[in-house]
Amino acid sequence: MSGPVLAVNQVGKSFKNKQIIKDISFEVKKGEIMAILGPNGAGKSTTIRSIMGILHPDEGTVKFHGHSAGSIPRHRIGYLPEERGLYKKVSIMDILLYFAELKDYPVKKAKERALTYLKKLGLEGKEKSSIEELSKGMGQKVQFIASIIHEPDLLILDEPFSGLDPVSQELIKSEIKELANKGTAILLSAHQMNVVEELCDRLFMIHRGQKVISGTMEEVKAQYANYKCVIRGNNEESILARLPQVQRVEQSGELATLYLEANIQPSTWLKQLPEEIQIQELTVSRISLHEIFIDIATDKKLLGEGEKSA
Ligand SMILES: Nc1ncnc2c1ncn2[C@@H]1O[C@H](COP(=O)(O)OP(=O)(O)OP(=O)(O)O)[C@@H](O)[C@H]1O
Repeated sequence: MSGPVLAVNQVGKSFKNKQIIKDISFEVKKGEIMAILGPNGAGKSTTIRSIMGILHPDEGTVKFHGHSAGSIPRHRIGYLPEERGLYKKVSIMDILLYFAELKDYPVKKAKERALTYLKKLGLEGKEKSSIEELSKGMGQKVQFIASIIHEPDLLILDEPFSGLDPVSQELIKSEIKELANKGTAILLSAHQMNVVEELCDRLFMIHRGQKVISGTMEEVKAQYANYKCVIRGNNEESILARLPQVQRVEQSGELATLYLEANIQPSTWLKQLPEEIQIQELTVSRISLHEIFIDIATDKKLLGEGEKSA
């Protein structure tokens, strides 16, 4: 199939003359998992609600399989909203069938899928229970099933991992992976950078309503420093600051973290370390998405080629 499943183009939205998101553009293709990331209040949910048509963007367009606005076949989209809430007294099976019916999905197939997913997510035998009889995390899993019961082409998940224990996170993560493998286009927001790093093909990070970085995990890491070298030793800050091809040094006692410039191979860099550097321990690793996130969110500005901090 040609063309992206979802195309967001220059979307902007203001509330009471205050611009909340601006010039947001990205695409999600069939079978792709895209993460929308950013600190609290960055504008992730506003972007997602604009895509879902819950909010009407002031600028830009949202296209699903090339359709826009009123002609979007919304029954082909699945959505897990940030604000959770299901009918407390109704049985779980009835809730799931209700969601399927809203999306014109056949009841018999929906029933089979509901039982399959309840089992997969550790809720086997709970179909007759009501939401009020379940824990918060269990309720969240039911809401996840409700968002995928109708086999959507595009799945939008606003913080699917919040409030889930590590085992439940793993379960949801593997379901998301499986759905993508079967061709579902997935857009998700999350604060768990380790999960995003494992799960997502591409990411789009916003800060104060605007894009700060986007691309595949590799592309994002290449735009940022590629590697960091942690040295334990009694070294003067001035010596470390003079080392070549280092973007930034962070020192805490005997531990110094050196963020290397992009495209520097650690093996080459290590060979030219001066003998005066004292090394008790040395590790080299790729920088994590978690570090990139904190850097952006705290305006430290690790890098960007040619943007070396003073
Ligand atoms: N209906 C509204 N009216 C006015 N301001 C709003 C409205 N909805 C959101 N905002 C503001 O827009 C900004 C972005 O909010 P949004 O919920 O999109 O952030 P977010 O990135 O999803 O944050 P979080 O990670 O905390 O969920 C915030 O400053 C918020 O106060």
